[in-house]
Amino acid sequence: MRRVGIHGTEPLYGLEATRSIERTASSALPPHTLMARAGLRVAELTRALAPHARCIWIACGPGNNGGDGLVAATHLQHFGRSTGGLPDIVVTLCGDPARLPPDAAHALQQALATGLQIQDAPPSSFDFAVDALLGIGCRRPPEGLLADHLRILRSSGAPVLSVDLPSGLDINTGVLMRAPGENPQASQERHTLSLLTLKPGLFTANGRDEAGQVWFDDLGVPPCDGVLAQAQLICEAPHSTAPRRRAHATHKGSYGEVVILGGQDIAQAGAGMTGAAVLAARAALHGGAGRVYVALLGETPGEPAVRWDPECPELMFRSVAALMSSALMQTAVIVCGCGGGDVVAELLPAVLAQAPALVLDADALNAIVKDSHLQARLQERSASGWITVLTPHPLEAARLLGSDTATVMSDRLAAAQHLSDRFAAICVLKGSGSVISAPGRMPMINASGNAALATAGTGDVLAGMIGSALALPPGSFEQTVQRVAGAVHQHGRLADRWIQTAHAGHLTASMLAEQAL
Ligand SMILES: NC(=O)C1=CN([C@@H]2O[C@H](COP(=O)(O)OP(=O)(O)OC[C@H]3O[C@@H](n4cnc5c(N)ncnc54)[C@H](O)[C@@H]3O)[C@@H](O)[C@H]2O)[C@@H](O)CC1
Ligand SMILES: [K+]
Repeated sequence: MRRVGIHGTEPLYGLEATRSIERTASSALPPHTLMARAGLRVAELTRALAPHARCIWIACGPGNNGGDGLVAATHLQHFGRSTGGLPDIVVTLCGDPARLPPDAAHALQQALATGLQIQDAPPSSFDFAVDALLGIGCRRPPEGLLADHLRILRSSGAPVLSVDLPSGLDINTGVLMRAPGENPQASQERHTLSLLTLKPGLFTANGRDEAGQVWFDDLGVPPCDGVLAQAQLICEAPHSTAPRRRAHATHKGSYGEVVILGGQDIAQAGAGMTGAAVLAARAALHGGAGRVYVALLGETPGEPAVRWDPECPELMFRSVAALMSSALMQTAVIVCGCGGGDVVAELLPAVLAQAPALVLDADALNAIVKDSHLQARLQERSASGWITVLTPHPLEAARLLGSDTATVMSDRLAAAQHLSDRFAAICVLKGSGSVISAPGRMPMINASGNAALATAGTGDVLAGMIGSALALPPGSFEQTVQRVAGAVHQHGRLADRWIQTAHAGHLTASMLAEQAL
């Protein structure tokens, strides 16, 4: 058993793949072996997480997830007996004992044979709970008595260990099917022990909040040949993208150029977005790009309102006209959007036609939505081997797909992949568990980051960081995808580091940008 989210990458298996692995493993082992192993692991982790608990509630459901809970309860009771009767183990079972599936029925039989009693109701108070109500077999919102138990469990404030999946969480999408009237405690300590496989739903959409700290045990079953993972979890920046010690004999030209095109001036409709471009530029600079330029949109020609950034004088400001006619359009990574407003739409045809490496964010994405010629251009760029990275949040993704935010959020992996396929681009679908996808490749889910990033400008910082990652000498398309994933991971990692070390106050996008490398 191990804690997940620290090292390397992890394959994530959806429902069909997990069921297939389970079938293959079960048929090669004596009956009930997997459940016996699963229940023992749950008991061991419960003891490790709650060594001083006085009362542990084990809430079991009507399927094999409940069976895991029953095996765990049997062990915990046994441990308790050998240490003088504590903790008190209270077991409930939602579901008809006569209709349990064979593994769970066997677990119940064994539990009863050791003297374990099934209680009619949850304990009036408990200091740790095991959620063994529903696992991968949940396909509809919890209902009936099971929903009542889930409500009690999630509103109690006591730490919870979910067996395999938090009950009601969709294994593939991470969407939580909530019990009616459920009022979860956001501050509740949560753990999930994922069994046999790690599942995509644990790491995106509602998954991160519901699962809490994820643990994994493969139940002694080695990875199955021929069973395809649905996605990959990035717990560490890919090796090829980690910041490396720079060779001595290098110069600023060795680390590439980034141009930020955005930051609408306040003269345009009275709405100034200059800060967005400056944040992206600072992030690109701190992210390691050799030279960073900023071209602000909507300024009066010949009279740039912003000539330099006193906080970051390394940034070089250019007028849009000078930039568009310069060689930078071909040599630099162009990061376009970032507070670009409506003006950006006028420039996009030229940008798409000239820039071999392009990151499109925010207003640039909205402009693409409105123009089918620009959409066709994206396909042509890919055919020429040019790189386009789209960095939508769910609403922008919905606009690009002609759907709505709820549909995007109902399957974030599919939405990102759909965007990549449709626009022949690398896509970073932002949000809890950002998804990185590319045409014809397995999508990735980023494991780093936290809610400190939920503040204005952090998306601009990400766009700048992706820009600097792409500014390094070009590699294969696969390396490019890895670099984008590395930048996304690093962006989240900075926020993780910040909450571990900061004493007070909120993380701002400027603080994030300054630490970008
Ligand atoms: N069979 C095996 O070999 C193993 C199974 N394992 C465990 O078994 C789980 C999967 O077991 P199952 O396939 O039985 O599925 P679950 O135990 O997740 O749930 C299926 C049962 O819940 C009921 N149900 C589904 N949705 C409901 C809802 N919304 N409200 C109320 N009842 C609902 C179904 O009618 C069915 O009775 C895994 O998540 C894992 O915990 C592990 O022990 C590993 C080995
Ligand atoms: K569960």
